[in-house]
Amino acid sequence: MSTDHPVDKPAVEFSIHSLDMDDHHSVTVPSTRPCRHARSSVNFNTLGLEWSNVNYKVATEHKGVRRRATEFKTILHNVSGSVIPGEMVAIMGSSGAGKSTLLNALSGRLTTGKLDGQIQFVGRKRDPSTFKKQAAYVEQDDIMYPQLTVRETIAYAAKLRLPKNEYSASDKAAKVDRILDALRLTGVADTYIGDAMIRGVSGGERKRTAIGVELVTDPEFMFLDEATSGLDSNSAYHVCDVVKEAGRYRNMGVLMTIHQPSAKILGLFDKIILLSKGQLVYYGPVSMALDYFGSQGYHCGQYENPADFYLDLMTIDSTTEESVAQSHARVDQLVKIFKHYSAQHPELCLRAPRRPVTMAAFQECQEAPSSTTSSPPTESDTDTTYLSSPPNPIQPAKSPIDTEPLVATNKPTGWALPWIFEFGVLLDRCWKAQLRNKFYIVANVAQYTIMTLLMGFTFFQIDYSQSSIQNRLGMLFFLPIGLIFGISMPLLGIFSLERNIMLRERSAGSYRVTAFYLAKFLTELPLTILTAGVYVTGVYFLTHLQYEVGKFFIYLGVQTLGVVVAVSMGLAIGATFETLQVAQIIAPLLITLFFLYAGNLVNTDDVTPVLSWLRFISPIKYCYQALAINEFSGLTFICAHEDTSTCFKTGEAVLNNYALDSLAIKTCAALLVAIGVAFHACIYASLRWKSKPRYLWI
Ligand SMILES: Nc1ncnc2c1ncn2[C@@H]1O[C@H](COP(=O)(O)OP(=O)(O)OP(=O)(O)O)[C@@H](O)[C@H]1O
Repeated sequence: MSTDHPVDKPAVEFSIHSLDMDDHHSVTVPSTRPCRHARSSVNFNTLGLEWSNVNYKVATEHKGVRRRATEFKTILHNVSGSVIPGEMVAIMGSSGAGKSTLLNALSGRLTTGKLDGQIQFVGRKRDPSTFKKQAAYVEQDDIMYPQLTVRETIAYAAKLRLPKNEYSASDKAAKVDRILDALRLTGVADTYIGDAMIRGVSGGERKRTAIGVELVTDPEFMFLDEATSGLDSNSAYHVCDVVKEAGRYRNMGVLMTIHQPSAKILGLFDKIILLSKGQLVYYGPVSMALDYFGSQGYHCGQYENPADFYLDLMTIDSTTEESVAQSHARVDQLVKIFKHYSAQHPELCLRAPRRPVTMAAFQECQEAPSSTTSSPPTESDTDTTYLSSPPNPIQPAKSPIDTEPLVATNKPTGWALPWIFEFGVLLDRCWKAQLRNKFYIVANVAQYTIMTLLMGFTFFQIDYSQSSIQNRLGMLFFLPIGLIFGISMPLLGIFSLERNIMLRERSAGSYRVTAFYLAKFLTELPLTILTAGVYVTGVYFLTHLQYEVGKFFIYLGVQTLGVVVAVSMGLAIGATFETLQVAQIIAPLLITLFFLYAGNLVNTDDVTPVLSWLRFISPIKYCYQALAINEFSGLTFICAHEDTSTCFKTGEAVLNNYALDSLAIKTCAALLVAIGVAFHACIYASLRWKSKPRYLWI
């Protein structure tokens, strides 16, 4: 444990947590040493997550009559709260209330805007390098490999994220079994995750798998964004129930945003945060919320779901101008009342003992079983009446998931595995997913079979007449274009999913970018080289290019380089552009530029210098030129008439006439390699930049 941990030092001040900086009450405790947080208005004395006066603003542009004006929109206003270990807290509110924004602010996922206030975890400011390992985040979209089973999905997470020197393969497998058991997934452990093409697990099972993936690292805290959206009420209940159980057994704090939970689900939460227009309407124990609103004159109907009641209170009714004004007034009133109420009842927001945490207390926490850290306070612990009823009954540590006590650990910031092991696991996972992607394989084989037949019979057995020159050139020009289109376009769709999986996994610090993209690149190559190889070989023999062993292998070598560049280009576009739609617009545009400047359609010497440089970066040009030199050199053509000045007698004459002999085959190959390397640099830079955004951190 770090010696500069704030809780190591005797606190000089502690204060009752309230909603406004001004509203706190502090009690001074004698101390010989200053505390780092002595000046803080908030006493961050729990081992959970606490936040105080969190404000978040974004700049918005308004088009005025003459010019644009930048305004700041406040999305979160002075939001405070806490989640202690073992507690499950819901953030509720109508659409646009700021639920996701609050979750993202607390989990450290906001990238734009201005965030201020205080956020602390286990009693100190969150450390960006350790927090992502301490706190898991389950996203709303469960992006996982559809071709992997539930067990494999969690097992790969365990292989990638659990340190090799601490867990043997059998430890990891046992842990996966325990997680499957705890999340009630054992029955579907060997079912595929699935997607529109593959029948897979249900929505609830999928969500529980996503939670299982995050549980492998024994997080100290879990954020869940809209964990129940799209699920029927029974599945939604199961998801919340297993999370609650996992949180309680593991002593892990849980904070989730949720839309309209059923009364049964609402009852699972310890506390709720009700937000409207980014402001607190209520924050405190679920069990007190109805009484609180009742005491303010808002009564929930006997048969009404309390969650619906709260949402109705907080929602702006946009039916008529009058209803809008009325609901705004009601929300403003509710916000005001709660602000006042919470200032008078600061204990509403508290669950942890309000005593200064000293080194001794902290050590006591660490040494005690997990239940100690979050057991409800006794009268002697606190001078406030606990409004939470019943108190959170933390179970003794007989966790089906894990039995390690959870206290202020400092998870290592380094990688769990050495690079080569990471690469091995990722290669294995990519390879498995690809081999099971039957539709992709069948579509690939079908594509190249059709192209082989089409090209082979369009240019079938080309002879040596003068007209064959155009056919040869046309065929050799089309081969690299067909390959680049046929390879890079389908890759965009596949890579878009995998890139998102990588972004999720990288945000939890699972592995390095290089290990991921090299594994992906090397997985794509064998199938692509094999199918494209069969295609170009078929075309070679059907069209009767020069039957010479050396020339055949040069032809294959150049085409293979073309395939590698096409795969790299597909990955580079997929990595660079945020959405699949944009990538699918950019890719054909780039390919069109490449073939326009490949030297067959346009005399690039006549093109404006502003654009003519494009010929130097066209991989199609170098492929085409190398193939043309290989094929035409040594060929002789038949002149049908006596006047030989208007016909080409040799292949060299053709190459010279079309300026295809400006570079040697070796040079073309080297330039293709250089373009491939440039695409890889682009993949690396894009993935790295995207997976390491600059988060707002307070
Ligand atoms: N970066 C941003 N720029 C401009 N407006 C933003 C930004 N982020 C959030 N908002 C606005 O802030 C408000 C709250 O957004 P948020 O996504 O947190 O709402 P929410 O309660 O999660 O809604 P939903 O349940 O519909 O997802 C919305 O009106 C949203 O448009």
